[in-house]
Amino acid sequence: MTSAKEGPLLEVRGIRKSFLSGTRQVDVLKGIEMSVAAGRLTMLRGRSGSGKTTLLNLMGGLDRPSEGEVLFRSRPLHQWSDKRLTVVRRKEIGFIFQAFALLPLLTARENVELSLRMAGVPRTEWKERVARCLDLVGLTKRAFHRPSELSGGEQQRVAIAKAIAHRPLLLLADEPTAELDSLMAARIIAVFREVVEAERIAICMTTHDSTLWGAADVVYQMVDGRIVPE
Ligand SMILES: Nc1ncnc2c1ncn2[C@@H]1O[C@H](COP(=O)(O)OP(=O)(O)OP(=O)(O)O)[C@@H](O)[C@H]1O
Repeated sequence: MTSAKEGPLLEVRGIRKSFLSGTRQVDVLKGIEMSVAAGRLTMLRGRSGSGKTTLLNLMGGLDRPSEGEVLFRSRPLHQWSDKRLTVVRRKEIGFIFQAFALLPLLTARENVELSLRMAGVPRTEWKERVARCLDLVGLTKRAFHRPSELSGGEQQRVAIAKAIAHRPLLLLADEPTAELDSLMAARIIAVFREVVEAERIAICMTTHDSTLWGAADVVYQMVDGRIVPE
């Protein structure tokens, strides 16, 4: 659990982000303040183009802000070198994107194993951890299937297992249910709740699906590059 003393896992302070589109400057994020608490499910809601993906990318160090700070465990992630960010992303932050990031030639269990290998987890721990993660997402019976032999929802659940296998502190998910039907979307969110509660991993996800917001511990609403009250 996060105590007040511990502070938030991730803090976004006064973030602005602008892009150059030809000669024109586009201001996408216009002063964002938000935080993600350890072991909580946080959702960013907002219309297409409101800046959710841009913000999530900054939170994971995939891009840098034009102004402001991103503090990960009270440390300035936005100032770190690419090399340091790569290490942090391999070990402490997991990602799930809309397009399922699975390697097509590997089975579900091999895909999950890969993130343990990348994070430098000792080989002796792989078998148990892979089994635990596939069990958590309800796919023990599909362990030896390749992605092409799985449904979209099943592939997304393997992607979740892969993203949490190395026990990151934070999981960032960009529209993880966008390509799924409503039943499967609800199932993915149930898996997220299980991950938050059983593994104490913080999850921050974007979604414009109003049926999912009720499952969050905290919801931030984004409108045109700003966070506005619910
Ligand atoms: N690299 C870039 N260069 C120029 N403009 C960009 C760039 N990245 C994003 N934008 C613009 O920033 C705005 C916000 O994009 P973003 O993808 O963050 O929105 P979003 O809320 O995630 O939308 P969606 O729900 O459709 O994914 C859009 O108008 C987009 O065109």
